[in-house]
Amino acid sequence: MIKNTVRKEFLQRRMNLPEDELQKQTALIASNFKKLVLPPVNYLLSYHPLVNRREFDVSVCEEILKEQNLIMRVGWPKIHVDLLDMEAVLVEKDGLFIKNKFNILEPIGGIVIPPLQLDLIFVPLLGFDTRGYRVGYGKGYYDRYLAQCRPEAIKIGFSFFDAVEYIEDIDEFDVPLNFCITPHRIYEF
Ligand SMILES: Nc1nc2c(c(=O)[nH]1)N(C=O)[C@@H](CNc1ccc(C(=O)N[C@@H](CCC(=O)O)C(=O)O)cc1)CN2
Ligand SMILES: Nc1ncnc2c1ncn2[C@@H]1O[C@H](COP(=O)(O)OP(=O)(O)OP(=O)(O)O)[C@@H](O)[C@H]1O
Repeated sequence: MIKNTVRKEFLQRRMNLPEDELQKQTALIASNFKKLVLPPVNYLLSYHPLVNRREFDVSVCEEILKEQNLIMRVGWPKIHVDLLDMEAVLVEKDGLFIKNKFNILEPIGGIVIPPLQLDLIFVPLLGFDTRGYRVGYGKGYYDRYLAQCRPEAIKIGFSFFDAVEYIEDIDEFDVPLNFCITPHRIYEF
């Protein structure tokens, strides 16, 4: 399958999930996430879900990680649309967020976490394959960002659906995931 087909098909499948089904699948993904044994995490890059695209809400998984890592700090993506660039911004408790042009909550102010400091990254996706390659919205924000992170940083995706066998048009910039959590299984790549 090629990226564009995966993008269209998986967005469509997600948009067609009834609300109660989405809630049920979200709970199953969170309970699978809880089973993961991960090394200590000091810095996590999380994300606020794109609600109108029915993205998986990572907040429960973030809470699970916080229980396991008492001093963990959390950064949020902030994008620069014209540069196709992204940063991880650390926000004070009760810090302010504002919706960007894609309707995603982004921090206002805050301190930038250098990409090399991140231990764990929750990576948004539309679909993924059995090798851990993923497809996003096609702008390459995450691929550009992940290239600046330590290769050892753990990259985790979440999906309501299983992997496609093989995404054909992978290029040298695509960074594979280490794990993808679905309602029925944990993929480790
Ligand atoms: N929750 C979340 N945060 C994220 C991402 C994500 O995928 N999910 N991103 C991951 O990269 C970055 C934002 N990237 C995005 C890229 C394109 C579109 C999008 O909807 N594009 C429309 C065109 C909209 C327009 O140009 O006005 C489209 O493709 O139809 C949204 C987000 C950073 N933060
Ligand atoms: N590190 C990079 N340097 C330069 N160009 C890049 C880099 N990473 C990705 N790109 C380019 O960005 C474009 C979009 O990439 P791709 O289709 O893989 O996006 P995506 O993974 O769906 O999006 P996202 O990463 O935003 O979720 C491609 O043309 C790709 O070659």
